[in-house]
Amino acid sequence: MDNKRETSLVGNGLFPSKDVMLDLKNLKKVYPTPKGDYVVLEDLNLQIRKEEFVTIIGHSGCGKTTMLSMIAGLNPISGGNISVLGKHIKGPGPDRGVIFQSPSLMPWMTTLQNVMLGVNQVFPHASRAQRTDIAKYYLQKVGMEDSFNKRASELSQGMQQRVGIARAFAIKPKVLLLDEPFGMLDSLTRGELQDILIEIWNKEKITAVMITHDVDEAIFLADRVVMMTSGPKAKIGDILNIDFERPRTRKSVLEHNDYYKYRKHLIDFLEH
Ligand SMILES: Nc1ncnc2c1ncn2[C@@H]1O[C@H](COP(=O)(O)OP(=O)(O)OP(=O)(O)O)[C@@H](O)[C@H]1O
Repeated sequence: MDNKRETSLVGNGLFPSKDVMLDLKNLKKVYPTPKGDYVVLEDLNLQIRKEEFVTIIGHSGCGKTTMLSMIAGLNPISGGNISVLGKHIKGPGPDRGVIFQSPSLMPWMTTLQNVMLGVNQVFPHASRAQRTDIAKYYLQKVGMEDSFNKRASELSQGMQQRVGIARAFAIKPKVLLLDEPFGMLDSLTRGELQDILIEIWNKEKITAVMITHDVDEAIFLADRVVMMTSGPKAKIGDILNIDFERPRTRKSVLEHNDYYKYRKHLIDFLEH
């Protein structure tokens, strides 16, 4: 069995530790509810390698956002642990950037000011000119070079999410966490932003973990698609390696012989 196939087997996904960026071990999450404890995740094990792009799919309510928010350090861990480069996380940190479905920009601030907010926090010792250059660089990468001084409240949803992407990359995280970032966008805008995201990612090779409900998006972006079982006590159900070469174009992916095989695998998982 070659290396690539081995990684698709659940449970033995143990990579050499030098290759591992993110390690979720026996992760558990319990939410207290008026009817008693609700165990959303239990015995969830997942390793994600450096420079890997992983997409997460699973039924609504299975616990995807719960898992991602725990990796972000925004949601307490009930059991097990999460480590980044071998160190257990204790809360949020600049090593992990998050892109939410709604970018929640400061509406009264300009696009540049919004991106600068994070940059100023993470690089307090850089000069103002250096910090401005970083923010402008990423705004230009997402096609917002003509809108540095536009207020966020004047931007369309797609434009706001472009700023959200720039803001996340600009703090130069080790891991990028994306919670259905394109879920609220029309399909044309969605495609544009997928292209922008993957173009920057191809260059920066940050480890990325992205939740999506869209099977095609999951395949197009990922090195591996991780499938979560339905809750309660959700865990990793299956992992699919996507062996398409990079850089990818939508056309090359759609025309690839394996595309429908991958698609069927994911849809079969979701339907059973
Ligand atoms: N703070 C909370 N207290 C109690 N239950 C919660 C809390 N947050 C989430 N849940 C429940 O935990 C389960 C998992 O929620 P979560 O949002 O993580 O799922 P999801 O897979 O991201 O869903 P979706 O795909 O619809 O976004 C759901 O049943 C949800 O109702």
